[in-house]
Amino acid sequence: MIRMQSIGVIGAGAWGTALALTAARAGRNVTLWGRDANTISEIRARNQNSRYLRGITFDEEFAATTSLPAVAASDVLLLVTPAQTTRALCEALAEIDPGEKPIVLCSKGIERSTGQLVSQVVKEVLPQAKVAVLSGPSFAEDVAKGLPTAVTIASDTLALADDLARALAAPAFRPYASKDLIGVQIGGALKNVLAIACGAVAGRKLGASAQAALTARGFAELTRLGTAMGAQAETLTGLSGLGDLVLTCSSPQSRNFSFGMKLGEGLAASDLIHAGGTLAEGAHSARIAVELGTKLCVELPISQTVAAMIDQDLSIEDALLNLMARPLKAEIENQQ
Ligand SMILES: NC(=O)C1=CN([C@@H]2O[C@H](COP(=O)(O)OP(=O)(O)OC[C@H]3O[C@@H](n4cnc5c(N)ncnc54)[C@H](O)[C@@H]3O)[C@@H](O)[C@H]2O)C=CC1
Ligand SMILES: O=C(CO)COP(=O)(O)O
Repeated sequence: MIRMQSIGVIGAGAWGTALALTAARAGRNVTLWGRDANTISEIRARNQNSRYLRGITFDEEFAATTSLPAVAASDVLLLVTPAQTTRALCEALAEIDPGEKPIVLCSKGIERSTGQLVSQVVKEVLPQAKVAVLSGPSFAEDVAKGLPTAVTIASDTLALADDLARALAAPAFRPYASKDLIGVQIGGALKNVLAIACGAVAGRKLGASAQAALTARGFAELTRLGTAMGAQAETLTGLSGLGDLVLTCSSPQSRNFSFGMKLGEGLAASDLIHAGGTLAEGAHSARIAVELGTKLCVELPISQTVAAMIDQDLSIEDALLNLMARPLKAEIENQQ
């Protein structure tokens, strides 16, 4: 078994800090890396990360650093920065040479410039690394507070996923092992896009029935794309697929959902993106997900509509017209 006593967490935002806390609760020696010296100083001096986890003070002991070589010395590395930064961070890690260490990807997105899943990016830049993915219904704030959470950890081999699950399991944090690396990532990436659509429906006050319909038809979309990319059906109905979709499509605690709410209230995506603010990964993955669908001859009407709301400022009224005016069809494809 690979040694997994020390865990290096790369990314000191909401999710990275929450994962550092839960890994410390699991009895591991944790080092959290962040690029922002003020955040790292605050974590060290006051046991708080007020920018990303407001109102939470930690009791857990872990080291915090701005030195990439220091964090890269850990047995296992968790990469917890936005999906679009994966390649640059892996390139920086390649200079330090993490060798065959497990790298656990915790972001939820698709690389916009290539259409690659983050695991594919890591395999390309760090070919020796043992790649795994951690995903599932888990708000950083809930995990940081120690509320019960279950996630999936996937890698190409069940043995590695199982070892990682054991290393990270804590009383309130229950990882399940899987070897469906693709399925786990597709669920996480697409649910963010679909949560924007559900948020828009909530923001425009179109009713709970519309939100439920969108979640269910969104799940059909996630299933079509996932299956075409080689995901296992059980993964798509599991924690990282349906589980995370339901969580994110129903709660303003989700940043993707609340980004969508603002679109539904009439704000333009271009203005929201220009203003910065909190991360909504779905806004970065929507268009490339649609392009992947086109390549695989998979129809993704909801994701397509979200992509148009984001990069063409399509209004919520026109978005609704687009979706409701589509030709009627059977609910289940190829039903005999
Ligand atoms: N917040 C949550 O509840 C959860 C988030 N995730 C995923 O985790 C990923 C990270 O999300 P959060 O931590 O919530 O985001 P966040 O916005 O709270 O933090 C992002 C962190 O990444 C850092 N960062 C950004 N660009 C960087 C770069 N180029 N180089 C180095 N560091 C950089 C920021 O300084 C910040 O510390 C996303 O893909 C998200 O979908 C997954 C599960 C739960
Ligand atoms: O992925 C998440 C929960 O599982 C967090 O969702 P948001 O990024 O939309 O806040």
